Amino acid sequence: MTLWEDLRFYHETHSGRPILDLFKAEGRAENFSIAAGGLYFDYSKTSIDPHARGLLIRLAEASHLASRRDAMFSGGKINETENRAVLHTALRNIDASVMVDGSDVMPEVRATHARMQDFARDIRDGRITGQGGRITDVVNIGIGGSDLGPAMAAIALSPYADGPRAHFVSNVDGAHVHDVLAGLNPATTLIVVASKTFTTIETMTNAETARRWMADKIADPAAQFAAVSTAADKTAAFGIPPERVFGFADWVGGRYSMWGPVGLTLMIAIGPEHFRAFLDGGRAMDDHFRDAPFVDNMPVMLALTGLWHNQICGHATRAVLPYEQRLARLPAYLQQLEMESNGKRVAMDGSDLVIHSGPVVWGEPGTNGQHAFYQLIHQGTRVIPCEFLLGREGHEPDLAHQHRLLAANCLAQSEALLRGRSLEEARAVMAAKGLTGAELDRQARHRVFPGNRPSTTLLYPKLTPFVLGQIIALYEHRVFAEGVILGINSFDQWGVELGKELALALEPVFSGQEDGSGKDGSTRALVAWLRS
Ligand SMILES: O=P(O)(O)OC[C@H]1O[C@H](O)[C@H](O)[C@@H](O)[C@@H]1O
Repeated sequence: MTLWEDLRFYHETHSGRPILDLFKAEGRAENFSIAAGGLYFDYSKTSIDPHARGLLIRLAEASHLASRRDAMFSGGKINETENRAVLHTALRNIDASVMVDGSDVMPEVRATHARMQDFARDIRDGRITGQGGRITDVVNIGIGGSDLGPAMAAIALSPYADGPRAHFVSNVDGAHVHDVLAGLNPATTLIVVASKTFTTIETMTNAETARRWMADKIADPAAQFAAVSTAADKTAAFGIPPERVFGFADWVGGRYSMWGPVGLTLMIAIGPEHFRAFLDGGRAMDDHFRDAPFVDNMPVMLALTGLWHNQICGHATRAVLPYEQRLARLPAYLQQLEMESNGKRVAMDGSDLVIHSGPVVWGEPGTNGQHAFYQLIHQGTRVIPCEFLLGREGHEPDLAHQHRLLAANCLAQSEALLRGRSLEEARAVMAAKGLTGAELDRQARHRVFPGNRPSTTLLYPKLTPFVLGQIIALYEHRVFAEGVILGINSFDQWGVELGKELALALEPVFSGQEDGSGKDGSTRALVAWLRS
């Protein structure tokens, strides 16, 4: 039997055992949690027991996770379908040296980082101004990996944002760029065009729109543009002078890129020192991922918990539920990080995957979700493993009573999922309300919670830049570890290409230049309706 089969067999033969029973073993909470770097990850409210964990760790070992991890950190070309190294970790370890193709790539990383810092300080201190005075607003135009990370972090770290206001435009829907620019003064706005390739249609279209918006009001719009890209030739062709172009190498994947120049808008908003603290947090998690034995290794155990729930127990989705309003965009960020990385149907060697790929990731901040979709999580027929996140304190000391309520809600949800409420308990509740007979039975059944629903909880001290860095690097490495164990390449994204190609081919059909005769009947009818 393979380890996958061992795990499935073990799960099937033990799935009748309530998770709550596992707490009869002494030290369950301590033994099925990890404290590291000031974070606390609890996975004791899952059905993973010592035997299952042993099998999962053997699975990780058998996948050569340790050597793949070391290859990633040292610049090995582990992105085999694109023949690239995977070195976003180098962006947060800027004092080190890392060799790719025989040369140290870090002097250039350090030089670009220093230029970013200088530029951010010059903007923040008013040494670089707009044509109408000090820069008040920065608009990042990018999409996917050139948007989600910094956009998520700009909200997460808003208590530290003491520079120009940060805005983000991503959607090709003109409503997005229109609505963001509508409130801004072109003479005091800096536009940062962020695109790894500098070819992405959404970004280039929005950048042109922003340039026209500026050209209407100021003499030299190009002077208020900066660019973040790997394609210096294309940024030059767009008219952005080289001193305001911040480059990076192709070994930084788009969805892993917020630590480098893609973080420029964030750096301008929170300042280089806070941005550096964010990098330091990511690096601290790198060190932990590299050094800790698997059983004490937060990213590895988070990955194994995910694999247990999805590939072994068959739960196809997982909910990410931050009890932190400022992490409102974390689920969207993780959707790209996890689903673009591990949503693959073939293994690294091109063979069909024999197990399911990564899960559907979704979520909303607590407590909002409680009043929306938690009904299904508690009483729906499908089990949805939940990942709760919660800080010990918020940034509003005078509202500490609200934070206590927030924390109580978070812990109450995982407790409710674990315990549930039995029919007898529900009957007692209804009886106390005076119900009897058949009506009591009927009403009680609606108030039963099956419980035995798994969740994990990640606790952190406070959502500082350092802690956000730890959390994001934790998830990055979790995705990496899951991908290695599944045998897939987490660093390409061929699955986004077909839709892009077809969109380009459809555009002339919309504008009437082509008749769309090669299209299927549905697509032709939809185009005809929209054009009518
Ligand atoms: O940064 P860019 O080259 O503009 O790419 C932006 C995004 O678009 C692509 O289609 C990919 O799916 C993403 O991984 C990428 O982050």
